[in-house]
Order: sequence, then structure tokens, then C-alpha cells
Amino acid sequence: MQHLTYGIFFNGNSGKGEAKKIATNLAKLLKVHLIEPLLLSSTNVKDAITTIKNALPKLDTLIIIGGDGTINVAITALIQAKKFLPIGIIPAGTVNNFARRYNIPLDITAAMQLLVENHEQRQVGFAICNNTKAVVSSLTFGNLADISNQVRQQEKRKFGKIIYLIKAVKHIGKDKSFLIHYQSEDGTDQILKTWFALITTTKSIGGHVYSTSSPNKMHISLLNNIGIKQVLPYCFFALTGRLNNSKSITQFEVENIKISAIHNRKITTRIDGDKALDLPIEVSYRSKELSLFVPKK
Ligand SMILES: Nc1ncnc2c1ncn2[C@@H]1O[C@H](COP(=O)(O)OP(=O)(O)OP(=O)(O)O)[C@@H](O)[C@H]1O
Repeated sequence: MQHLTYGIFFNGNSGKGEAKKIATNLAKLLKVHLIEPLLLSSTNVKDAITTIKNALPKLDTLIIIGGDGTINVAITALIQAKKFLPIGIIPAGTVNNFARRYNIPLDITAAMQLLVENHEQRQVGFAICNNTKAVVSSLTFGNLADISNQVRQQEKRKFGKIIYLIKAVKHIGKDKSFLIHYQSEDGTDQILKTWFALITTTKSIGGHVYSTSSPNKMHISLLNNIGIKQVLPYCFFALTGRLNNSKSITQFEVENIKISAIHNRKITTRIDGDKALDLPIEVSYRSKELSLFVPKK
């Protein structure tokens, strides 16, 4: 009987070698279930993508150990190879937004066990930026995106989401909005003042539901400006995820979007928490290609 082969991808740079320990334990568990494990890691993102791409022809499934940033690296490799294997996740990041959204156990042992029993495969949506880079959970740009950069992992662990709010309020009045052009094949064509833009691949992020409709689209929320007047609506947005009634926030849902800056200023996006491409960008949503191991209903 021919055995299945599962790739196990982890960040060779992570913490105190925590990810490697998890990978080794998972490899043992897979062997017990007659699945051949293939450990895949590297200490920089470029090599990691190459390593995964080279291994893909040998694999039946790819298991990813890490948070959204690490899942992003792995799915970027699948996009570049145009080969969408089923994926499994061991949530070893800090926030683990993607894993939470699909009810993957946050307990490492339970998440490992899920890969060998009681799972089903579910199609999950993601987006592709400029045809090359995955967007697993979120793409942001504007002033708050830079603020997220200042939030250290330690603070994230200690204060949770509220830390973004504290940092944002400190920035009030300091930064100007950008003029941004948004164009979509569905007819959207607008130039909007943008203080902060958040694009999410589902209606919920960090457990908050940001919008109520269209499962097959990306959700775009723009904070058009921020000053003293916007503090209350912004706080409401940050804490509840709802902003539909605020005039300072624009929301829309699209399958694809072209985003460019009107002025010649360099605007860098952050994708899944990491610094990524500069505007202009083109993002398109994919709802059918990727399937994920999730707990059986
Ligand atoms: N093989 C790798 N080599 C170097 N860096 C990597 C590799 N794989 C992932 N990374 C980077 O490691 C960082 C941390 O990744 P990850 O998202 O897994 O953890 P986290 O930020 O703690 O989790 P979360 O996004 O859930 O809060 C990210 O910046 C990611 O791009």
C-alpha cells in the first residue's frame, strides 16, 4: 500500500525552537497513522517559499505550524506553484486569526489530533495580491497599518486588541489621509480619502464580525479621516467591528479591486501583519481553490 505524504512547514526562526519541537512530535504522530512526514523549514521567507514549491510534487497535504504570517508564506508558495493541496494548521502564532475563524483547536495537541481523526475538509477563501502574494486574513495600509508595526508581540499578548486603539488615539491629528483610487470590475470606481484601509478575506477578524453579507467577497473598510470627531466611531469600530452608521467610514464588498494612490507618495501595505507590497496593487478573492482540515460538524 502506498503511504500518503504530508509536508510539515514551520518557521525555522520561531521562538526558542518551539515550532521545530511541534513539527517533530507531529511527524511521530503521523507515522503512527502510516502517513509519511516531510519536514520543511528555512530561516528566511524567500527560501521557505522555494523549499515548499520544490516539495509540492511529493506531497498529498501541507501542514502549517504557525500564525497568519506563516500561513501566508505557505499559501504564497501554493499560489506561485499553482498547486493547491489541502492544508492543515497547527496554530502556533500569537493571535491565530485564520485558525480561530475555522474553529481549529488552539491547543497544540488537540490541533495535531484533528489532523489524524474526526476532521473534514472545508473550502476556505483567501485573496491574491498582484498575482503572487497570498492574503490569508487581512491587508491594511494607511496610518494605522504603521501603528500595528509599532505594536510588539509582548504588548499584543498583554493587552490584546485594545493596544491598537491606545496607539491610534495617540496618533490623532498627527497624520493626514491619503487620496486613494478604488476600481473594481463590479463597477466600483471611486477616489476616497483614506486614513486607514482594512481589507479582510471574511466577514470576521479577531472574532469580530465586520460585515454581514456576501460570503464570496472581500470586505473593505475605510476610515476616511481621523480627528477628535472620529474618535467615538473609531472606538466603536475597534471594539465591536461595526461601523455601518458612521459617516467617517466607508465599507464595500468586492471580488477584485485595483487600488492606487493619487499622489506620488509611497504607501506600503501590510499583509497578515507583515510589511508587504507598495501601492498600486490588485487584489482578487478566491473562494474555491483551497481546502482546509477542520473539525467535523
Ligand atoms: N520560514 C520562515 N523564515 C523566516 N520567517 C518566517 C518564516 N515563516 C514565517 N516567517 C515570519 O515569521 C513571523 C511570525 O509568524 P506568525 O504569523 O506565524 O506568528 P505571529 O505573528 O506570532 O502570529 P499571529 O499572526 O497569529 O499573531 C511572520 O513575520 C512571518 O512572515
